[in-house]
Amino acid sequence: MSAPGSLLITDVRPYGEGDPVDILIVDGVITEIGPDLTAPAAVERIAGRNSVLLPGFVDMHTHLREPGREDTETIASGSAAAALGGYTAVFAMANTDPVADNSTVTDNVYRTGREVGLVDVHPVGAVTVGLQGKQLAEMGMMAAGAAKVKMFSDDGKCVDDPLLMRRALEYAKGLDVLIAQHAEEPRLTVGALAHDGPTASRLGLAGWPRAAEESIVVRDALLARDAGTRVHICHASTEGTVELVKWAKAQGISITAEVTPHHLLLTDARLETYDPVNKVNPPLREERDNLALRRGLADGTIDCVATDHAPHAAQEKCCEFSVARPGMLGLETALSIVVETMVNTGLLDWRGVAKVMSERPAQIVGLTDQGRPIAVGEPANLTVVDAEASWTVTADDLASLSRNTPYADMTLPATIRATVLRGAVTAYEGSVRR
Ligand SMILES: NC(=O)N[C@@H](CC(=O)O)C(=O)O
Ligand SMILES: [Zn+2]
Repeated sequence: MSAPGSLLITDVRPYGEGDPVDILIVDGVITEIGPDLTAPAAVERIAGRNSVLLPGFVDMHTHLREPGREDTETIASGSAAAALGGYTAVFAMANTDPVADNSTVTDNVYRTGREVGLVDVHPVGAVTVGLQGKQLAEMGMMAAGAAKVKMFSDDGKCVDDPLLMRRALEYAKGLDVLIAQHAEEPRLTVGALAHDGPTASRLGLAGWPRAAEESIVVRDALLARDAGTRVHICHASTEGTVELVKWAKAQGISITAEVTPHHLLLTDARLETYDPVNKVNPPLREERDNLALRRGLADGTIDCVATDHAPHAAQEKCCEFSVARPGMLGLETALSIVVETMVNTGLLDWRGVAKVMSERPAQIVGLTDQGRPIAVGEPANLTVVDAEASWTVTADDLASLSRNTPYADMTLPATIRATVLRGAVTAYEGSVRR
């Protein structure tokens, strides 16, 4: 990675609007925006070639697998994938081994992320000890540590005990931190392998009903109301969740929700081949769910896009569908899927993309240096997007250590030309800069 010094980005259109301009960055801060800026010859230059300039993306939901499963992803490999995907900050989920339920683990993840330096890695702390759903973790210690943990989640598992969730929300309120819920009533998903619908019935796969998600969404909205605090819903996947979040917001409840790129694009029709690459929690659902999630993201009911980047080893993904691990890669393909489902359909313009990929997630978690406007005096966390380009996904070419992308061999719109973190170029034309 180049040192944070001076950088001139030429020929870019902020938010895809207006005539191309140049952006001068000094010491990590945007100092000038205008046509044909001049800079000393020594200043590093990036040719924007009429690209769209956006604030760097912020991912509220990434699985980096370190500590414990460094064969599938490390903080370094996941940071590279994030930089190549246009991200300048990611939140690393707590379901590692050991679990990130104490400040030793969260501070280590944070420090390793800083050492790698390609993206700001913010560890997510576990809500309960060992993700066991029995006893609250020491959230206060994690929030007070070097990592200053801002978000807590048992993701991968639901905090299903309502009394424990209530106590977690009250504790989080006192600390001014966010609880993010993997909304899945486990007693409704025993043995479940696929969305509970006609495809699952035909294929003989046990069904994961929409109600398993929606019953927790409404319960947690009511618990947040009573606690007078906020709650965030991970990977919303159903039409009903969109309706319930809309209802809760209309009541003045402080609820936010994310949607993954795969829940915007893919349906359970992909399961016909029994290819475990399509196995994910919550499951791929039906077209009406995709469309409701797209509409919800466009109208602000769903606040943001989060990847749920979930790397898994080949041996955990090429076995029988019933025993394969759930989860799919997302960091390197997220922007392209958002362009395909939201921009090319006319549902969002580039300002809208900046909002759902960067501004809202930064606000929800309380990052003050990310998701900022592209303006003089602001930190230079930026993504240069070639909106006219397209690319064909080759699993072996991804920076992730795992290969479980559902988009292999698909041709997708838009590429990331460059990513800039505090004025330092972290990715350029498909390669990471170290
Ligand atoms: N989404 C998944 O299918 N898997 C995630 C856990 C999660 O996000 O629920 C994982 O850690 O592999
Ligand atoms: Zn989850």
